[in-house]
Amino acid sequence: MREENAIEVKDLKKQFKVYYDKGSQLKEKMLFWKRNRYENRQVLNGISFEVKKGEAVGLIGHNGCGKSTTLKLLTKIIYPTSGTVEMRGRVSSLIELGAGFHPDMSGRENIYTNAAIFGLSKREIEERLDTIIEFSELQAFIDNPVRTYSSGMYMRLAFAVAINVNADILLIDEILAVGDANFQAKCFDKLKEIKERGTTIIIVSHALGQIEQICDRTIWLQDGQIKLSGTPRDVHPKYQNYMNEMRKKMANENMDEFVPPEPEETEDEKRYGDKRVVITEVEMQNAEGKKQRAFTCGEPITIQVQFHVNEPVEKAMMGFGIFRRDGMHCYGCNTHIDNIGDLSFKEDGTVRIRLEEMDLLEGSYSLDLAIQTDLEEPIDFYREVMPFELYNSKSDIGVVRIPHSWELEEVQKE
Ligand SMILES: Nc1ncnc2c1ncn2[C@@H]1O[C@H](COP(=O)(O)OP(=O)(O)OP(=O)(O)O)[C@@H](O)[C@H]1O
Repeated sequence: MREENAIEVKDLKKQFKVYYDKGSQLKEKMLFWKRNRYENRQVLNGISFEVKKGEAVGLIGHNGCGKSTTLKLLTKIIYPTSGTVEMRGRVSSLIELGAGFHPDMSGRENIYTNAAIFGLSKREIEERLDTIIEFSELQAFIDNPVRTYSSGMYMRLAFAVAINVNADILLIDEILAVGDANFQAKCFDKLKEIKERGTTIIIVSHALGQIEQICDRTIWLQDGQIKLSGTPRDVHPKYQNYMNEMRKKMANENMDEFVPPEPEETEDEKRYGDKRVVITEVEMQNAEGKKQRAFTCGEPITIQVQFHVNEPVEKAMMGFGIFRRDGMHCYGCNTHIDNIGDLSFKEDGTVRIRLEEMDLLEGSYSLDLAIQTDLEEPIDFYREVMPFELYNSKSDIGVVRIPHSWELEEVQKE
């Protein structure tokens, strides 16, 4: 192992046997007796990385990509199918909340046993006991059995122990997601302090912001391999883009074929009007004209509306509205507001509304469409005609992306 390294992982592979359920009844067991009993699931497929002493590394990747498995292999809670893990120094971990806690023992007793597992002598534990209890903010409950603790209290105790054992290497799995915001902030500050002291840290987290604040490097795991490793600033935007594309793809694959219900069948408050003209088909399309129901913020979207004329109408107008799932009316406009002039519907046809940039931010939305007379009397007023999803390509927040730029005078960009 190289002198400057705290962790060396070489060609790590992990396979799990996943057993099929044959059922518990005799009939099920007989019917399925031929079924293969298990499947080998390859979770890690040869990952290698090194972590330098004092370096903080974030492990990211989609659910089930093997982040926790990697940490468990590092702590030796489980063993690899092949490959090696070498670590130098005392390891402390926060992997499974309160794993190692005995439910019937008090918080205080658990501090002793837990810290002993991390390698502290009785004297060392006694020296740190007050600090640990104080950090956990559990003074009033410290002599109660931990089975009476809430998950937040469990987490506080586990964290307080894990960070006070003066480990050389600290492994943390998604732990900062538990507990109240104040305590999370406190843990976070403590982690930064520990890092300053030179502790090597590996954090698994879905909160990229947390990783950006603490970690020098991010490793992105995918399909059992390292997809990318680099500074959080380099890796995170690529990961976010990838995840958005995946979510968008899945949302589009799962979309139901849209069939507008017959006008007569719809509830009055959702669809109403004299029905001289009716909307027969609605499609949302991306820039390539492909039918989609999930888009990336900023993308151009075309709303294609087909209509059928039961009775010709003159002096009409058409409008659309966009609502967020919580009911917020995000935008609405019509052909009058846009000075298109009166519309006349004589025969069946198509209208395309081109939204040049969909600048609403990530969320679930729905579309309203309306054909009305020039006096705004409903002809076919159709609420919630189509649900759609928007995904962010950046991590900006709020309701709508406001186009902007930065002018920097006397400020240097790093
Ligand atoms: N003991 C086990 N037996 C069988 N399969 C397992 C076992 N532990 C983990 N797995 C499988 O390994 C895969 C990776 O799990 P792991 O918990 O490492 O993922 P993860 O990246 O941490 O996911 P998440 O972000 O959801 O926490 C999953 O498909 C999981 O079902």
